[in-house]
Amino acid sequence: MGIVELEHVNVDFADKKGKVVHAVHDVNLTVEKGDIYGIVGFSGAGKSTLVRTVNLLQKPTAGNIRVNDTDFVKDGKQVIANKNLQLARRKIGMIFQNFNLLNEISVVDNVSFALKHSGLKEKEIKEKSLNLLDLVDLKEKANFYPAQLSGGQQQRVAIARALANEPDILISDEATSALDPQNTAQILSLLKKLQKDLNLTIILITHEMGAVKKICNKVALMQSGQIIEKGNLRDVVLHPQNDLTKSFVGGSLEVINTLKSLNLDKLNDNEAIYQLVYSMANVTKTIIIDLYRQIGVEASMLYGNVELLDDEPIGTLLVQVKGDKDKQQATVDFLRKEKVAVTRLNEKGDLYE
Ligand SMILES: Nc1ncnc2c1ncn2[C@@H]1O[C@H](COP(=O)(O)OP(=O)(O)OP(=O)(O)O)[C@@H](O)[C@H]1O
Repeated sequence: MGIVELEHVNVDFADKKGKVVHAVHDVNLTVEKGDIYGIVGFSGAGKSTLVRTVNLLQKPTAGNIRVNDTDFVKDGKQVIANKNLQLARRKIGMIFQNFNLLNEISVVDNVSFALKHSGLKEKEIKEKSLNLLDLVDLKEKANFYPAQLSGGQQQRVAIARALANEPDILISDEATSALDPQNTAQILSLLKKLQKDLNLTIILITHEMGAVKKICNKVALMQSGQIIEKGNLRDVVLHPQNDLTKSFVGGSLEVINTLKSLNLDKLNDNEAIYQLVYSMANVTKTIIIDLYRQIGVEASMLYGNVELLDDEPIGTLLVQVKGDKDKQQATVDFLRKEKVAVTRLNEKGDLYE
């Protein structure tokens, strides 16, 4: 059984005109202890609303929610007493895009704030807060004010604060979205390290597949309130089923941005662009040369990248292939046989229709 179990969860809102918006629709999700579970999707997909049901900051309209072996909601009704919910919430830390720090108090006091109801003495609170700052490598900034820190440092304070009550689960809601690539990478590797050292379970909400690929072991893709695909990261990246997933899993933004920046003319009937994603361990052959030798098509490379998924090198290539309809079909068949996930794109980087 998972540490978080969501069954048939729905969240409906009424919009301004009274029309019902299904922000979350029939979601089933099991997060196992120790997972770093990425929930990815475009803005408005329902990611934030969904994770806010885990600590009941958002009450669901229907469904069952069970966290840490405790029923929170059954058949859409809260079954945990409010007092117990308060205690349970302390075991679910949360970090946000805008850090949510108190600007008028020092960094260490921001962390201590979370321990107000811990029953610890003032001196113990201070000591614990300093230890938490040490954990995120910021002890030397304890007496600074949030505004004196960089975005990445402020997020680390927020992480220290979120860990103050020794949570089992940490929810990260777009925690790196406001950060530059370097700070993003640092925060992601800190989260990964904390997961290991503290045996945390992390739910990572993001619109960037790149973040998921860096640290998650599982991923769920959301679109219009629904989970359209979920599973082990490797399976989803190498064998995406859904069209949206296919366009998400490659270099996603990087691939699309590359194509856009190339400003290619509209492709004619004898040209096609493919995104190829493959495990370098399984695909040892030089695919482009083999395509030429075996299928007789010339593939020119537009983009290439290798990423590590859990230490496994995964390649992404973007190639333009010249050839008639039969040759294009033979190309796709050949690549699929070689265990390459192939997605045809148009010259703008959108899925080919
Ligand atoms: N309190 C609310 N009242 C009415 N509609 C809401 C409310 N909260 C969210 N919604 C709607 O629910 C849908 C899902 O929003 P949500 O914020 O969960 O998406 P998201 O995937 O987290 O996107 P973002 O990253 O932009 O926050 C959106 O259509 C949003 O407008």
